[in-house]
Amino acid sequence: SITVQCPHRASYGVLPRPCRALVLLNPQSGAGRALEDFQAVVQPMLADADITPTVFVTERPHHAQEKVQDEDLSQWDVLVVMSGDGLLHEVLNGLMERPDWEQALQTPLCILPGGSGNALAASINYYAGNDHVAKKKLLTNCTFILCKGLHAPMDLVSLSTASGKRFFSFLGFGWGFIADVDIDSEKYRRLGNARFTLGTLQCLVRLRIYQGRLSYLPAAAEPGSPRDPKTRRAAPTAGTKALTGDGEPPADTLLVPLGQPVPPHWVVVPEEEFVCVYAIYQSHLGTNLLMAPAARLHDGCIHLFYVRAGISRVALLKIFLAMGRGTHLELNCPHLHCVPVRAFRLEPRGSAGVMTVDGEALACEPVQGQIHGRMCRVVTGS
Ligand SMILES: Nc1ncnc2c1ncn2[C@@H]1O[C@H](COP(=O)(O)OP(=O)(O)OP(=O)(O)O)[C@@H](O)[C@H]1O
Repeated sequence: SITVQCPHRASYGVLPRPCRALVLLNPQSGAGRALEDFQAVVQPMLADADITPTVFVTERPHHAQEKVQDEDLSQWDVLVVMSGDGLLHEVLNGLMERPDWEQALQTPLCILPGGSGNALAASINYYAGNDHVAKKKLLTNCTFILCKGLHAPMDLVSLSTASGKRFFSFLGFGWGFIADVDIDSEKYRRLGNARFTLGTLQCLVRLRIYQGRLSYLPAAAEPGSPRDPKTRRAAPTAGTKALTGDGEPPADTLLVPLGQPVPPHWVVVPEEEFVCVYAIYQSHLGTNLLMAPAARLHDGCIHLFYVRAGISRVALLKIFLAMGRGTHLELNCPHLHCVPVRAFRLEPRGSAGVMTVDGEALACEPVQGQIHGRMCRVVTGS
């Protein structure tokens, strides 16, 4: 694979031809048509592009994770995930469990939308400058992007919980309204993306308030940040790769243990009642939700959104409707906040409710996370 260093330090590469692709496919994802869609839409396009797929059909949760944990990756030029975001989350965390994770993460990953939550696929389609599309058209666009074969670095976020769990996440962490919609609507998975519309309406009816403390390290305030004009020429930021080189997972250099107070240069949100907290690192929260229009694959930022309690149902509905076009921030709703950050901590009061990582459920407990810039590679159109 050819890699080109470009002026702003993002190294782009191109998949070799012929290209050997391992396709991890969840036949149960979304409306349950991933395998048929792969055969009908993807396979003919890959054949024309000299990409040879080997399909691994997952049979159960964690199957893909186990597969990539001890796979000989030298056999593959790209790992393709044809599913929702949940399967890519598994693949990523499987790769991170390998002693050679640094090397393993250099194998480009590619997402082809086959699930009901296809946020990364929608984000990549948006970064490529394509029109907003869904379903088969989104699949065709993403397959075309794979056929072209350009790959670029992507940021990941390391999340740690009070009970000692650690995850690597490529999309987002949520608590409150959006997390509830995501998990409550799983039973409507067969509806595809429409499950989120139905779930949103249901959660609006019984709007709940979530209590807890939210703290963050603003992107602009971090010493050495490229956004900090005083330190523009400083050494690489603490939020970028903290590589160990010894097989140990990367260290979270911006975080202090959850039992200790956050460092003094962090911001602690004064209000402690929220409708929703969502930390997103890509543009799209779902196919039809452009939550962070400014986000890019490797912008080094977590886009932290939170909605304070006190918002009316109508105002919240307006935010979600505007998010379809990414114009929700233009509503200037006083309850909606958006801050670019490098790290955050959320300490919920009590353990009721649910949290999500890349759309997958997590028990509610104190969590903190930080960005790790350009840690893996994904196939992208721009
Ligand atoms: N054969 C299988 N049967 C059931 N579950 C599976 C199978 N293969 C993988 N899974 C699990 O299904 C979960 C959801 O898959 P995925 O996210 O890819 O699809 P989805 O329909 O978009 O669902 P969601 O949006 O709820 O995450 C994955 O986390 C994975 O653990």
